[in-house]
Amino acid sequence: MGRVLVELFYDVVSPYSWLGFEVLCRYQHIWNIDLRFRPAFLGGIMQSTGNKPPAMLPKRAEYLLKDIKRMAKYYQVPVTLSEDVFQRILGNSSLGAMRFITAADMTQPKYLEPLSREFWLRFWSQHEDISQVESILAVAEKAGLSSELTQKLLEMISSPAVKNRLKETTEEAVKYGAFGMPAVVAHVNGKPHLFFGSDRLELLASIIGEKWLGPVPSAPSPKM
Ligand SMILES: N[C@@H](CCC(=O)N[C@@H](CS)C(=O)NCC(=O)O)C(=O)O
Repeated sequence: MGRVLVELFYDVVSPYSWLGFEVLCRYQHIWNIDLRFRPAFLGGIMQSTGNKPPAMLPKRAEYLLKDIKRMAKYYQVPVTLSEDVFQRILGNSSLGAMRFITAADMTQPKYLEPLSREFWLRFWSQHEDISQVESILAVAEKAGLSSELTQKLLEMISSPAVKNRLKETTEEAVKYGAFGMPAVVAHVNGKPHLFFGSDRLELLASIIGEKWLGPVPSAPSPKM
């Protein structure tokens, strides 16, 4: 099998997307894949598929808190949970953040990885806001964007081009069959295969003929 294109559809409001993102970032240097980040809007996926945030079922919310905590430790990603985590999700739309990330994707895609990570760190490790302009400014600075670029991207987020691009990416995810995030699409022999969840990357490995070395693979030893 040649190089496989693996697309990751994600939203920074989704903690499971962060887990999937970090694991794929690790494996992009080990597997024969081209990893493509596809910033999309989880709220849009929920709306167009009629799905609801899983925590709306109280028993599931109770379980999710434990699951995310255990997954964060096992995956070695610094997701931590605050008492009011579900209220924070409801009170913090990720639309502005995802538009900003989309603008970066359209302008300077090399910043996608650090920028997305800094949004997750702010929201899911530091438990701070990501919806206000000041928050976006702080995240952009941490991700190493110049103030000129940040200003340019901020201006872009209200443009039809960025709004449409985010909408189109979200619709594309739904077309592949996504109903939540992370949604991972691997293109094998010209056919797209959709995987839902950060816990399905082992299965992805088997489909693309690669070896699963756990969520924290160590760097391959140099060939002698
Ligand atoms: N088991 C999955 C769970 C992923 C998950 O619950 N994602 C949320 C967003 S953070 C979602 O979109 N859920 C939709 C659903 O469960 O139907 C994993 O480990 O990644």
